[in-house]
Amino acid sequence: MHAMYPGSPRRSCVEVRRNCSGRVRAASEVSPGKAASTGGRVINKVPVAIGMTPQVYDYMLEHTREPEVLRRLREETADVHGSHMQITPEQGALLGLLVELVGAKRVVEVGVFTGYSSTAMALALPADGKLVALDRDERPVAMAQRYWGLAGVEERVELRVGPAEESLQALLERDGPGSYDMAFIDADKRAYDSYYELLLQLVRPGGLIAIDNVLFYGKVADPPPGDKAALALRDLNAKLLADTRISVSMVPIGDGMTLCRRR
Ligand SMILES: C[S@@+](CC[C@H](N)C(=O)[O-])C[C@H]1O[C@@H](n2cnc3c(N)ncnc32)[C@H](O)[C@@H]1O
Repeated sequence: MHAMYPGSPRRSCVEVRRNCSGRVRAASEVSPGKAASTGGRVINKVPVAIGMTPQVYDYMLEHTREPEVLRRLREETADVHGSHMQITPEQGALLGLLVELVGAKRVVEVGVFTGYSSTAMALALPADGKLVALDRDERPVAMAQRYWGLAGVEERVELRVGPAEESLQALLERDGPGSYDMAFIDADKRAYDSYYELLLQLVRPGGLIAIDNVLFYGKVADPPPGDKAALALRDLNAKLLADTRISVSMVPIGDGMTLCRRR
């Protein structure tokens, strides 16, 4: 059963700020030191990857459907180490919509953390849909499992704990090429290209691969020397631009999300 959307969150930018990766976090947690590393604007001392005023972001949050269970998950995650890694509410809404648009029944996620994106996508799946959730860290994933239960989607989610590359290889062997409709990559940045190549095999023609953090604090435009993650994402962005195996669009939402439709 799909969860009800209770209406939009009404949270002010005074309470909810976006860090430079576009994640929502409490204002008190925002480190002001990253301003120089973004190519974007600084709003209320918060470096934001895309040009966005506090008023406009407030307005967007107020017009973003966030199910109650996801709001609770976001608030609980705010106290977890690494909370900045969570996707934003508007990204969750987009991922859910994409599941519906693709007509996805089988989805793979690389990078679960406490479960915001997996829950958002699982809620949008049909009752017989399946989301395979990959992460190597059991601790945050325990919270994700709890929220899959609270959201009533636990039967739609298969968790595989371990290095994602190995898990993707195992899925290829078990399920075969073209056996998934959609994938979301949100894990260790330097391995994104490997995940992308494996997912291009796993996802069917016409299927979708969404890739998070493609703007990476704005650093992809001018990677600081030695920032291997920024350089890896910059290389991946260049590769995707020229990759004739996909149709592609880089969407300035959150920390940047590229949508790749396999041709
Ligand atoms: C950015 S967080 C995911 C955030 C999540 N999508 C959300 O909405 O909250 C990245 C996750 O990737 C996981 N991760 C990092 N490297 C990994 C690897 N090599 N294999 C599997 N998971 C990995 C981390 O444990 C972490 O939970």
